[in-house]
Amino acid sequence: MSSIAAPDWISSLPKAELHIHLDGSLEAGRMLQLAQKNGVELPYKSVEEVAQAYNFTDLQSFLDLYYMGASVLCDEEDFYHLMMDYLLQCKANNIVHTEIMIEPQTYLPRGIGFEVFMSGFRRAMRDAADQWGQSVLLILSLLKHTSEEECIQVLEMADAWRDDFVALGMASTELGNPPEKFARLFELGKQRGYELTTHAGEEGPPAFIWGSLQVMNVTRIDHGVRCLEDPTLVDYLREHQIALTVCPLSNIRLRVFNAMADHNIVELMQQGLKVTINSDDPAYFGGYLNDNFCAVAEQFNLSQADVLTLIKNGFEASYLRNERKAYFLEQLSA
Ligand SMILES: Nc1ncnc2[nH]cnc12
Ligand SMILES: [Zn+2]
Repeated sequence: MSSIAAPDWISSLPKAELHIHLDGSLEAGRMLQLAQKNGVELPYKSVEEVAQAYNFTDLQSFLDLYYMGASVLCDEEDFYHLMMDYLLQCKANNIVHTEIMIEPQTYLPRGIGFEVFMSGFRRAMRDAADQWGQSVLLILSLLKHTSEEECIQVLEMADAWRDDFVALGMASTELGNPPEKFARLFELGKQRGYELTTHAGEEGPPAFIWGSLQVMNVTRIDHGVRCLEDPTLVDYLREHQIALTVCPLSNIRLRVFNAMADHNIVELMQQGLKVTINSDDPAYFGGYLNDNFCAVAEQFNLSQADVLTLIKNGFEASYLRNERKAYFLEQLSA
């Protein structure tokens, strides 16, 4: 399932990751361990059975297993491990800066409050910062399949944790949940000073990318690969240098494209768009960030200059303060 190991020259470059769902980094071994510890019933008994089940036909078929997987997370220590497991992958992949989507609506309905998961996340982030200087920003990611009213309630709950989140984002089921559904939510997010991003144009049409830009006022688009169907939209994205957080292995596993050879990432780059590479849900899609870079570089025979551009785009499109961006970009050219 995993792609070929990334060549050393890609692995060794410092990178930023801008599109990662923390629950999507829950590895099968950890999931089974926590299920046993917390007495949660899962339809799998082994890592092999989990791997067999991860045979997705579209986004929804993945989301059903993804939310079931996250149901094993219960206490502060579980959330510590979830975060720490991913941050250790950051260290291994040379991801020096990461922007992680946290999805409270996956935990809140089970009576798990912000204080429980945020305590575990904060503790792991502190340990990783102390031990190897890991840079992390968190994105408050709300779920499109829920009502705007529910999302607003969660946004209000997050007021007490406002300093922990740099941005407001949205994920989950795209089809049937157009950007207009969340106009008020994003207006409230903007008033609170969040950076704004959302998933759009993964399965949904270019109109959903337009709506995300014009109604939700986002400045970054998660996925966005369907933008090529609308040349006027491509012009707009280029002119405003709206970054796309593209997730190549995810797109293949969720059948947005049939095979890596059919992926449009090279065309997106040739169109002058600000493309970044990310892993989305690495435990489910067979690879962390280096695997994603490698899969694309191999398939399209990318030059070192192309790979460097993709990596630079990651830092430039990040929500880091300008001095921190400059610091990381300098490290890259050293
Ligand atoms: N690829 C994806 N698209 C939408 N929602 C998601 N949640 C986790 N992964 C996702
Ligand atoms: Zn995603």
